[in-house]
Amino acid sequence: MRKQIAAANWKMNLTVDKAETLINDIVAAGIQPGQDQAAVFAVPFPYLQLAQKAIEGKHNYFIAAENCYSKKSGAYTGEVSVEMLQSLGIQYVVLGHSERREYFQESNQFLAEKLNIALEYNITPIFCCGEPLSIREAGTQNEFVATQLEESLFHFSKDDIQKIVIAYEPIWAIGTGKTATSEQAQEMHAHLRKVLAGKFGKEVAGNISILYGGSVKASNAKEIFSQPDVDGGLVGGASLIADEFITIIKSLK
Ligand SMILES: O=C(CO)COP(=O)(O)O
Repeated sequence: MRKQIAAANWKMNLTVDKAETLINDIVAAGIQPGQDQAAVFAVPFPYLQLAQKAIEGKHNYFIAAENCYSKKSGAYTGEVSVEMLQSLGIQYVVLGHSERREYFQESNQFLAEKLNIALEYNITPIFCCGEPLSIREAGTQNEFVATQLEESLFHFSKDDIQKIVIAYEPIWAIGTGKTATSEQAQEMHAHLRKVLAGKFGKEVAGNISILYGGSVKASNAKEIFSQPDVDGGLVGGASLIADEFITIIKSLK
């Protein structure tokens, strides 16, 4: 059975004290994600270790980096390698977030390199895809998102593709308060699974978790996560409020 995942993406928010209080408050709520569930916190690099400490000994809680570089090590000032993440015990990394694609010009090809190295070091990538508003308005979102998958993921083996989590985040729904309806989310997730099935086969596609992201909050999580092809969410703004994110974890199916 594929995993249901509630993933927080803190982005570039919080100072150290607030970060520590937030994660401690959430962990203290004592929610125990089930065997096929996970609560993941993607936090800024400087907070990785304090976050790791906060979830120590808790089952099915994981920490993620929000990014990594595509090279093993070397003269790349300011970058962070997956080897460093692995040495800290980090198990997930968010790759290809639309903010990275937009502000740091990350292409599908470059992301393929980052995905390769993440898998090499046994770190689970949460690979983000999603269309901008102009594409949604033109009605070509299915082709747009399929190309993102083809160019970044289609070189993987059937084994390796199942080690990747996908997050569908329509750019027009990120931080706007404008959520895709649960029907829109289901429609796109079913399409993504069909694209994956076309390349890797139905069984493999059925094992891949596809999260929805874009204005998920406590009040809409249950409805969105209840869709058959939606396997949880990647949550920005609402993940910065303990009570909101606690409810979101509880909303996993
Ligand atoms: O980008 C997102 C998560 O990665 C979504 O952000 P919001 O939940 O703030 O819309």
